[in-house]
Amino acid sequence: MLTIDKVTRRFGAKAAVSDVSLEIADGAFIGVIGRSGAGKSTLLRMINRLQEPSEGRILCDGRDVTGLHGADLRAWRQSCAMIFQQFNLVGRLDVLTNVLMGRLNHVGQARALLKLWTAEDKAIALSALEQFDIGSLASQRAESLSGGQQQRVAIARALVQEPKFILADEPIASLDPRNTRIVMDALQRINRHYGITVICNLHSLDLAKTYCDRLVGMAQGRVVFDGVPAELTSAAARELYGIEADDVIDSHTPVPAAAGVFATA
Ligand SMILES: Nc1ncnc2c1ncn2[C@@H]1O[C@H](COP(=O)(O)OP(=O)(O)OP(=O)(O)O)[C@@H](O)[C@H]1O
Repeated sequence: MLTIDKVTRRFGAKAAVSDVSLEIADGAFIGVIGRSGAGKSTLLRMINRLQEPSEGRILCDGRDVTGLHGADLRAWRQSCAMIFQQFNLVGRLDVLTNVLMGRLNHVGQARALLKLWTAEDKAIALSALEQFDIGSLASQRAESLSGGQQQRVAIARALVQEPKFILADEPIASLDPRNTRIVMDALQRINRHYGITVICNLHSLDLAKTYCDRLVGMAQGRVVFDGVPAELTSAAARELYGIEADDVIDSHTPVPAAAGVFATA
């Protein structure tokens, strides 16, 4: 259980996140929704301590992670894999090495820097790639891949990290509709197959309703909705998104039916 307990984050006089409390059960797939600037990224980044809360605590299974330092903080960050909008791969390195980077904390930095990966490490990384149907791309430079392929590499890297949580910050914001679906399917697979808790910031309400089992709606740093997708009425969504509502509600964005979880982009 992840407990966010009265957490606030201020930047100067402005509260990006304001007095947020949430309890997130193990194995959940949570969508954090809301308009631009609502505080979604800041909330996610506080969970793995990329940002520090100004007030409040974050607890995992009752243990306060807000005050962790040194090796304990590194271990916590390892248990919270981040997925970013821009993939954050090392473009000039091959795909397999990028995935192996997710093993850094398991093998020790010296071995990793010397590229002394064991056959077992490589097998784990390759198997992760194969799960997302991109095993054949293992030896290609990451920068030569399409956006959807790169994001699947990033998800494979997160998986080999063996995290408890995946924190995905607008993971599909720079993808076309087909790749959007493939990447969301990959996150869903990680959630269902491995029981990893996924907390995913999403701008698209359609996607959030399709993939998430609970939605947390934020506006001006506060949680203004918390429930299952069916509870988010059009009126509630309009209130949540304000002037952006027409972009995200009844948008009829052509999201094609899943081309198969393992389709190659
Ligand atoms: N490092 C920072 N310094 C100053 N202000 C910040 C910083 N990070 C975020 N903010 C402000 O905090 C508020 C919330 O930002 P945040 O990025 O968390 O929102 P968001 O919901 O993720 O928006 P978006 O979808 O556009 O990324 C915004 O007003 C933003 O300008």
